[in-house]
Amino acid sequence: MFRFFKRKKAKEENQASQEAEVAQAHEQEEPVTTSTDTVTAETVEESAVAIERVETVAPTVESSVTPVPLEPQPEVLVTEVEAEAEASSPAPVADAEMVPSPVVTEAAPAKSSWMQRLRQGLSRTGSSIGSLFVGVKVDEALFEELEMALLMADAGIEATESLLAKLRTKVKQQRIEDAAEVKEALKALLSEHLKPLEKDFMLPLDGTSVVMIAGVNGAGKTTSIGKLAHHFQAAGASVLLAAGDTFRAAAREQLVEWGKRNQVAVIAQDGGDPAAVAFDAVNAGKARKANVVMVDTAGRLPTQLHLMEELKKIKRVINKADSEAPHEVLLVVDGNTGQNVITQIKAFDAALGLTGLVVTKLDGTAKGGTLAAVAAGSQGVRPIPVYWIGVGESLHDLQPFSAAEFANALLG
Ligand SMILES: Nc1nc2c(ncn2[C@@H]2O[C@H](COP(=O)(O)OP(=O)(O)OP(=O)(O)O)[C@@H](O)[C@H]2O)c(=O)[nH]1
Repeated sequence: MFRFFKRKKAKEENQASQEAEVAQAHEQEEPVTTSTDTVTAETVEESAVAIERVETVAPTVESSVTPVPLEPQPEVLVTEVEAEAEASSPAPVADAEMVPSPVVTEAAPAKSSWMQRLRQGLSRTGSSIGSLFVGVKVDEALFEELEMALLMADAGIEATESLLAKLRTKVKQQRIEDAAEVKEALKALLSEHLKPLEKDFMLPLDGTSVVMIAGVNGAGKTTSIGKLAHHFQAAGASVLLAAGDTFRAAAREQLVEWGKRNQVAVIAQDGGDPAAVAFDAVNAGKARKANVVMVDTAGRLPTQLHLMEELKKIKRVINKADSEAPHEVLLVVDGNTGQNVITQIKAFDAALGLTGLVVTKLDGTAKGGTLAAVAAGSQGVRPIPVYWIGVGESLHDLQPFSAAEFANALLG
């Protein structure tokens, strides 16, 4: 799950690594010359005031309302941005909509149900690995089959070789002769191998944590933000969302819809500069003392260099609004992508200095071994923590990553 922490302590703990990450990202940036980056305190004031003004006209929702009233829905207002505003952004989001935030009272499903989904999804990988252990002798042929199966599951050469070397040693040392025991031994080794990717997501008790979310098109960014908003809010954190995908109206509407569903505020503009939306959202979040502001961004390929530059700019502008933000930069990757995930992580990490991953769509993948490749630092990738995994499309289908559970589900 995630844990709250006192900002001061976290600052001390994380300051060095955050500075290094930001410095790393900034090293690659051009000097800031656009007017977008010249933000005045006046703009900040206007932003906060504008939000307060809209908030007063939003429908009042009583705290801990059960069930959440669905009709009539609070109207979502999206700012009309004039052409020239785009050139001189960030402009304050004057008509950003505000939706009150009672806790969603949807009951969480039992843990077994999402584990089942994970198992079912990964069984596409697992059935090919798990079935190898049925009715066979423990001999060289088994290790060769295992090697092939791990490579086919996109575990990568480094992880495959390392895991099998350790497995051979263990089998020899412990004189294991039963194939089912070899499977258990491999599970334990895989769990240990994935352990460095397991990390709790931390939210401050005081102050506002800004989380920037990036990824290629269709990876599941917006859906994951919606699910995270639900998780955070259910745990008592106040949430604000920024619809930073200003290119696709549908993407913005999708986030607004998630906002309505979770009853959280969404800052959105109709077109314009995504950095401006992010800037306004950070200021609004601070003004409202939100625990977390999540900034969605448009999907892009790492090869679209101008769009990668735009991401860097969004991060810089967020940092103008709060010199310690973004506190987290998450990359959302589609678990079906296989080895290409490595390429994505490397490119987005180089551009942004990632702090964590969200791996989606593990409910239907044959590429479940990819995380082993990430943990092994395959192709020079940094083993970035996996905070969450997505195992379906509903609100509860985003779960914290557990190395042991993942290894269990993968090997059946
Ligand atoms: N099965 C499954 N589907 C998912 C999961 N996460 C997201 N999806 C689906 O993936 C599709 C794309 O999700 P989005 O959240 O729109 O992806 P995005 O990255 O925001 O997309 P762009 O804005 O186009 O870049 C949607 O149909 C989601 O319902 C998951 O964990 N499992």
